[in-house]
Order: sequence, then structure tokens, then C-alpha cells
Amino acid sequence: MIDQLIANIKKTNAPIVVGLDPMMKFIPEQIQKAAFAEYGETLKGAAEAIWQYNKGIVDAVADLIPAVKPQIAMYEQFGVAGLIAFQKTVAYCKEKGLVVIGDVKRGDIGSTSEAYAVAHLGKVVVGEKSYAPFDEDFATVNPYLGSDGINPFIKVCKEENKGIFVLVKTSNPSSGEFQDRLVDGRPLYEIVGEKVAEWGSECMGSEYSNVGAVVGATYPEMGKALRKVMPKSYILVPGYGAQGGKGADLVHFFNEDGLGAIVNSSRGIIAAYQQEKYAQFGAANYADASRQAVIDMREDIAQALQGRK
Ligand SMILES: O=c1ccn([C@@H]2O[C@H](COP(=O)(O)O)[C@@H](O)[C@H]2O)c(=O)[nH]1
Repeated sequence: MIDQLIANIKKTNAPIVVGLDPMMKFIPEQIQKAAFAEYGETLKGAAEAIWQYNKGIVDAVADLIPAVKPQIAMYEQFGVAGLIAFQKTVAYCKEKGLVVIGDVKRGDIGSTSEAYAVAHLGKVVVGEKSYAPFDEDFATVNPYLGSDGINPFIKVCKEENKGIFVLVKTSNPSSGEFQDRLVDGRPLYEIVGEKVAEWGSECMGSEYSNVGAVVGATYPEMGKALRKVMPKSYILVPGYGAQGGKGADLVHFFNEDGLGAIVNSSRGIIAAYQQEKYAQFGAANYADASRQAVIDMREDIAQALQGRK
């Protein structure tokens, strides 16, 4: 799957992931009204609004980007109806040729991780039949439980040609509380990064591994160090835009070949019309505002990488 992601990145010339993190406060009134007219102010109504909103954004940006990253929490809060909207979003994006990274942050003891891996990347067997329940291309995985929690995902990745991104150094302000702690004189995130390189070596694509890492744009110096620790692992970089990350912070997340990193922006793209910079689009044209925000992000990253040469 990493080969497909790289092919999409090369085709679009955009190492960008659009994060599909729909929140009700982002969804224009006309979409909410139509959904509530059909299903009332119910969980199903909210899920329908999310789905219609996502569809508008995906239709507007699909030709510009290689991948999307739906954040499952934004769907899960609406219960089963929300999860159906998540599933519909994943299927629709795949139909459009986009690589889908399910931001599900799973990981548990081995037997439970196995079920998570099957749910998100693999197939579940029911009698003589098998089903791919959510069928994302990649999933984000939490390494806190160690190899027991990761190995079931790697097994499914090998069987199904899928991939994972392991949390290594997250973008949030308190990520250092545990991740920066020194263990035998070295920061924990670096030790996890080394493990990612090791896990990745048994699950390689052509040039890069199907086991990647999550490293926040908000920690550029750590990104630079981790790039060296995991030369064959793709880095999924959240934290651009709404969390303050900028193109200039990203250069060292990339390898010399111009590959190796893919940068996520969620609120900065999907709710662009609510920013002053894109206010002229208005709520009715929210998807056009998202398209412009993708174009601007692509330019920002390209300029930063150009400056490195
Ligand atoms: O370290 C991490 C890991 C995951 N995320 C997720 O990425 C998006 C970021 O959203 P923005 O609106 O672009 O800030 C969101 O789904 C997070 O859960 C992260 O931010 N940092």
C-alpha cells in the first residue's frame, strides 16, 4: 500500500493528506437543515449531515491530493449512525482513487489487536464468508503495549497489502510528558522510532516500508532526528495549520529524494471557509474554499522544499 501512496503523491505532486474531521459547527446550515428535514435532529440526522459535507469536500479536492485521513472519533460520537458515515466516507474516497488513512489509534493485547486489525485493515470471517468491515488502506496504531499490540497489525498488512502509522512523537502540547522521558539516556520517542524501523524492515514496499510513523509538525527538531532513525519509514505529519505547523517546519521530515513524509491538515482545510483568509467563499461555497486551501498548502510545502535545495 505504501507503493500506492507514493504513486499518488508523485501523480499529484502534493505530499498532503486532507483530514476528514467533520464537526457540526463546521457544517453549513443548508446541509444541516436538509439532513434534519429527512431524519430529524437525531444521531442519524447528524451522520447524514457529516456524510453530505464530506462528499462536497472530497468532490472538490480529490484530483489535487493523494490521500485522506478520516478521524474516527468525529464519527464515533454519533454512535452507530456515525460509524456508518465513517464507512461510507472511506468507501467513497477509495472509489475516487484516494488512499485512506483511518486515524483510529488502536493497539491492545495481542488477541484484541488482532480484532482491531481485522476490523480496520483486514477481513472478518463469518461462516464460509469473509467481509472487510471498514477497509481503510492504513490505520494509525498506538505502540504503548509493545510488539504484542503491533504484530497483529503487521500480519494483516502483509496478508492484505495494507499499512500502519505508529505514534512516535505526537503533535500535542503535552506529548513530551511521556514521549520525551529519557530511558538509558535516550528519549523514549527515539526508542519507539527505532522499533518502527525494525518492524518496518519485515514489511517493505519497493522503496519504503508499509510501517510508517506519526511525528508532529510542531516538533521539527525531533522530526529531523527521527528522519535519520527511520530512513525507510514514511512519516505522517499532523499539526500543520490549525496547530501552528508551517511549511518551513517540515523540510527535515522529508528525505533527499523528496519523499518520506506526508503532511496532514484537517480543520485548516475542511473548515477553511470559516477563516478570514477564505471568508469570501461563504458557507455555500465551503468546498471551493477547501480546494483553495489545499492549493495554498501545496504551494507552502513546495516553496519550503525548494528552499532546501
Ligand atoms: O500527533 C498527532 C496524531 C494525530 N493527530 C490527529 O490529526 C488531526 C489534526 O487535525 P488538525 O485540525 O489539522 O489540527 C486530528 O484528527 C488529530 O486527532 C494529531 O493532531 N496529532
